[in-house]
Amino acid sequence: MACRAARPFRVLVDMDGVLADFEGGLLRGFLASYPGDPHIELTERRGFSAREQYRCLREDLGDKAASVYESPGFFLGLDPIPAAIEAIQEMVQMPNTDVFICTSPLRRYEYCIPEKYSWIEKHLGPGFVERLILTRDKTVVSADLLFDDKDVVTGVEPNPSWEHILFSCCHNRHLKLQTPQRRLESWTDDWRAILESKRSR
Ligand SMILES: Cc1cn([C@H]2C[C@H](O)[C@@H](COP(=O)(O)O)O2)c(=O)[nH]c1=O
Ligand SMILES: [Mg+2]
Repeated sequence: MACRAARPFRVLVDMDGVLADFEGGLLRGFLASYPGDPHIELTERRGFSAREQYRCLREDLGDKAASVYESPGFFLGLDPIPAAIEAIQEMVQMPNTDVFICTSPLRRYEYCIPEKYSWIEKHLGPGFVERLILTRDKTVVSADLLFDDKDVVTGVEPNPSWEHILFSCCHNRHLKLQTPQRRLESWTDDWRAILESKRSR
C-alpha cells in the first residue's frame, strides 16, 4: 500500500481582531462620525458583535456602528495589532509550516473584500495576498490551528480539523475558557510554544 507523505503543519490566522485592529478602528470611526452619541469604550466591549452591543445601548446605534465599518476606507485604514506583522512574518518562515490568513468578509462586501486584499499587500507585501482565504464558514477549512478572536467559531462542519486558539481582544478578555481550550494573550505572548506543542501531538 502506498504511503502518503505527511503534509506541512498548517496554521490559519484570523484578520479582524487578530492582525488588524477592527475594534480600535470602529471606536475611532464612531467617535468621528457620531460625536454627540453615546459610545462603548473598548474596556466595556462584551460579545463578538459590536453592532449588537451598540444596538442594546440604544436602538439606532447598531446601524450607526455598522455604517462605520461598511464605509469605504474602513478596512484598509485599520492599524495592525501590536507585534502581529512581525509574528506572522516569522511564522511563515518556519520550516514545514503553511500559514494562511482566514477571514470572514462582511455581507456588505463591496469595500471590505478589496480592502482586505489591499491591507495585506500594504502591511505584509504582495506575496502574502496568495495566502488569503475569505470565507463565511471557517469550519470547512482544514488546518491544525486557528488563531481567532471570536469566542465560538461555528459552521456546517461540527468537528473542524483545527484547534481554535482564542486570541485575546477587548470583547473576549473577560471570558473564562473551558478546558482544554487555549488562549493567546497577544503576539508578544508565546505563540511559538503553541505551534510546537500542537506540532508534536
Ligand atoms: C465585531 C463585528 C464584526 N463584524 C464583521 C467584520 C468582519 O467582516 C467579520 C469578522 O471576521 P472574522 O474573520 O471573524 O474576524 O465580522 C460585523 O459584521 N459586526 C460586528 O459587530
Ligand atoms: Mg476576528
